Amino acid sequence: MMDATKYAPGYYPPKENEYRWVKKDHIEKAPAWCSVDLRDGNQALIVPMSLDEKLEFYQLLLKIGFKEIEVGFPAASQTEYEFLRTIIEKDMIPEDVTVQVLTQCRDHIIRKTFEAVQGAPRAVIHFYNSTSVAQREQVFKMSKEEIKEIAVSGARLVKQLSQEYEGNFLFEYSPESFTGTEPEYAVEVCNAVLDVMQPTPDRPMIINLPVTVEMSMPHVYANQIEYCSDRLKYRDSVILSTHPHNDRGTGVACTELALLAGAQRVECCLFGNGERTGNVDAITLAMNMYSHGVDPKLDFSDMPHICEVYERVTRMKVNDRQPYAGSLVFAAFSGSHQDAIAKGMHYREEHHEHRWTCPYLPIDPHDVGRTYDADVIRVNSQSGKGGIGYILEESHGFQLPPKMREHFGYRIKDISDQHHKELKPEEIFDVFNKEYRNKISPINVIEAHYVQQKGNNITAMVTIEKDGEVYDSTAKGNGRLDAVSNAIKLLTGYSYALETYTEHSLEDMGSGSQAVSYIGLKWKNDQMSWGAGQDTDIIRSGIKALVSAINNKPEKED
Ligand SMILES: CC(=O)SCCNC(=O)CCNC(=O)[C@H](O)C(C)(C)COP(=O)(O)OP(=O)(O)OC[C@H]1O[C@@H](n2cnc3c(N)ncnc32)[C@H](O)[C@@H]1OP(=O)(O)O
Ligand SMILES: CC(C)C(=O)C(=O)O
Repeated sequence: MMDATKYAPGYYPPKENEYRWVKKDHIEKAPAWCSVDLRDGNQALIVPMSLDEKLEFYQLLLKIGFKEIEVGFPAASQTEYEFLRTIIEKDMIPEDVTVQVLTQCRDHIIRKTFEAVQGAPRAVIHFYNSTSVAQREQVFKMSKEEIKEIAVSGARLVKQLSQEYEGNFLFEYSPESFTGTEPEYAVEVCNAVLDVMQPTPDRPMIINLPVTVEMSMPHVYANQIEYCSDRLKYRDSVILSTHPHNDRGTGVACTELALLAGAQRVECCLFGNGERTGNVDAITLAMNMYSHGVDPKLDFSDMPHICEVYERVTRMKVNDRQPYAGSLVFAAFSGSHQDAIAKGMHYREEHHEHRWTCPYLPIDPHDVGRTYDADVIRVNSQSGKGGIGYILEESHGFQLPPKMREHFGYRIKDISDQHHKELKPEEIFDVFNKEYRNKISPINVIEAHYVQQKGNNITAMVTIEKDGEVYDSTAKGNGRLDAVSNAIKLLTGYSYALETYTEHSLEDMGSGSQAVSYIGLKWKNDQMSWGAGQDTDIIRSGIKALVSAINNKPEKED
């Protein structure tokens, strides 16, 4: 049984809230990004990455453009330690990149961390201790003063060792479990640490206020950030950082509001990997900015490759619905969405639009290495004529007339429904080929000879195959197609009216220049049948379309 009385809000909103950030409606520039994939992401894996896997992931992060990377917790394991030694000793830290290492405020762990990081061209020593009410009471059983002293003595040791060890060191402090800490107390602890570290505008220090556990709605975190930002000492020498987790599923919202409220830096992981429900997703954050026209300064243009490396080295899965990256996030199965997307794409082409305004697609899938054919319009029993017609046009160049699109659309939906499966573009094309295009059974026109007569009349002498037998039939018409049609009617006794005829050329589809015709015939009871013909000759393509439409005649229409 669930029992909500067991719970109460465990967070601490600031006593004074300014709410200045509410008046901003978008993020104006990218924050400083710090990937914590190799540390927080790694510590959340069932099997942490091996040295080689970490090295591959590190290279991927560099390629994406991260300039700050928390590469590990060197005191945690030999692999973590060796990773650091490898990238330092093999000179694998590019000049514009700063690596970061995490350590608890505990003497032996800080010392081990400096051993691992010595000689680094640029490294942030990130030290932390938990400051939350729950941890003070339950884990450390210490007073506020004693907990502050852990932070201050940790800071003193970090400062001292940074002078003793070779390397270029910068600093970060986190009051871990900040979201369970009274903000007034968190400011007090951070200011005490800042007093030890004495940052300057030239050598600023990072103060990171983590959402270690997401406990509140995002606006509460934004108020906490605004409150602390206003009260931290050395503010012009402090880079205010966030490190949101996603326990309530609102990590991205927390981060975005925190950025409005004064945060300057974000610690995050690809695909929201990380402890429990994960760290905030770097990709969603960056691409959200991108979709508002802000350059995120991270490059996700080869998302399929990023997904592949991530899944392989972490043994995690990218969810099909993962924003901007999942296999289904640009997919439209339902008819009205497909129709709007297909029309939106045509509108873009016709209007030479630069700005992306296509309905239902927040960004252009091409921007993240996805294709329209394979990823956008996907066909099942929920689909409609607009999308199905669009696929046939995009994949093979056939521009069906509107009523034929509808007919074909219903046929495809039925097949998908019956077989209970998605139909891929090639399967859709197969149905078009078998059932509509150049269909030569039970009737086929084998030969046709024409005589032009006075008054623009044409006589067609046609050799027709019907149910395996060959016949000759001659008839007049007001054009060649009409004359052939009349010859067929004469032979078969069929009664129909030619209701629709359209044609276009089919180029650049690997078949040379071809003509395609589409014919819709109206039978008794107003029933329609459709056919398409393709040939190098426009007249023959029309006759093939006619024959295909006749071969698709509704049942009981003899
Ligand atoms: C929110 C975060 O993600 S924070 C980062 C968390 N990441 C990790 O912990 C991964 C790496 N950690 C590890 O490999 C290990 O925990 C180590 C190597 C750091 C430490 O290992 P151990 O000392 O064996 O164990 P453990 O972490 O359980 O230590 C718990 C002890 O440290 C104490 N402790 C924890 N943090 C601190 C601190 N900042 N200052 C002083 N003591 C601390 C605990 O109170 C506890 O004390 P006790 O032994 O008196 O009960
Ligand atoms: C060490 C800190 C920043 C952390 O990982 C967290 O609070 O989640």
